[in-house]
Amino acid sequence: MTTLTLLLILAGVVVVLGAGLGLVISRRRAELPPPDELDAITEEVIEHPEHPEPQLEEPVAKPKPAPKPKPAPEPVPEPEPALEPEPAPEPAPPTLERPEAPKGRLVRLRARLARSQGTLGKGLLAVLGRASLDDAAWEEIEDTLLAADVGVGPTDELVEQLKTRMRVEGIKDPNHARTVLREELIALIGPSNDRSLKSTGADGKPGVVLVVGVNGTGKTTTVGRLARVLVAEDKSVVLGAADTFRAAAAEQLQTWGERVGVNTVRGPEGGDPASVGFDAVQKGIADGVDVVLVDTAGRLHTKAGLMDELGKVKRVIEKQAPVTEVLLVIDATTGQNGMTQARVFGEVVEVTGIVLTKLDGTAKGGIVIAVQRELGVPVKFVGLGEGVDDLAPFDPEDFVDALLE
Ligand SMILES: Nc1nc2c(ncn2[C@@H]2O[C@H](COP(=O)(O)OP(=O)(O)OP(=O)(O)O)[C@@H](O)[C@H]2O)c(=O)[nH]1
Repeated sequence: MTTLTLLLILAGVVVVLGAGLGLVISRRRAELPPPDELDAITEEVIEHPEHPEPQLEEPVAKPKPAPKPKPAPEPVPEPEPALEPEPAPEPAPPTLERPEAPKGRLVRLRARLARSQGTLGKGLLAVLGRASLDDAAWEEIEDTLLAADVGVGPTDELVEQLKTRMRVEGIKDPNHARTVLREELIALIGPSNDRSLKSTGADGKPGVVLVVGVNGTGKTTTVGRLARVLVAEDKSVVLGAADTFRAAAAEQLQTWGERVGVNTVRGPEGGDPASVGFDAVQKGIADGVDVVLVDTAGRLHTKAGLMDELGKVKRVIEKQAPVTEVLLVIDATTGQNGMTQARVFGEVVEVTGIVLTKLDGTAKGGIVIAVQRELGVPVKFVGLGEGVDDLAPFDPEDFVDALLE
């Protein structure tokens, strides 16, 4: 190899190395910003950190798309909390009525009695006040008494008594005549009869009052009102709805009882009245009450049927406790029919007292005398209106005073 060749190779190597070095330096320069620009950027980043970071030239990896959110599962509706049923409001305890005291009721009801019986009292007084009493006058007195349903026997007795006294005592003064009439009427009604309700039991058992009579006379009403009379006297009572013929009667009785805080024993409609009576007295004994009042049905058309039923009711009740009173209810407005009923009942059951209802609706108050005479038992109560306390213990003097008012 020649020297020239060696020189040529050396020159080539130098040229290639120089070119490579220049290329590296120029590349380095192109990669950085110029120095003053570099200073400004540095300052900005330090002094104003809120500025966005300068973008690096290196390409930033593309952010992966966020994974699609899985669709949220459909929310299962929460079951509605079961609503607690609103508690039914406690029924207000019924306000119990305080019945009117029985004593003195007849005086309160006197005006009603006087209104209905005006013709009887005024008719008698008008004739007796005359200066002289001839046969025609005495006939007039007789007719007035008969028209008021006093009955033939008691009318004859009264007329005889009056005639005798007027003659013997030489009565001319109308006031004196009035006094004599008053005394004779009271005597005829019987002032000394025991008219108290026999409602006291023996041996720690309750008294038992059986109420009988034809339907419609006011039996159920009477039982309800008697309960009030007893409650007013501070006695405890149980009612027996032994009128099983009429469902409404038991309902009616229960309502009467509830008003004064008295329980009612009922049976199925059409059931055996004797068994209701039995149950009522049994409850009365269990509850330790003073009195059991038993309503019965009067819807019986034959005497035999009536006898069977009432006899059975009484017999069955008496397996528990003796019946202390049998009250017969008579509607005063039915006149002679009422008298016939009294006779039939008197034959089938031992009646011990009479309740005369609807005396406010008739001028025939003489039935008080007639019915007592017929049955030989006293009138113990009279009904003088539809009010709850319009049942009054009967008092002969108050009654006659109202008649002669
Ligand atoms: N004016 C008046 N009405 C009365 C009297 N007593 C009862 N009454 C009325 O008579 C009607 C019949 O009375 P109730 O008690 O239903 O007769 P009841 O005898 O029980 O009849 P049944 O249950 O069908 O056997 C009712 O409208 C009562 O208000 C009274 O003294 N005067």
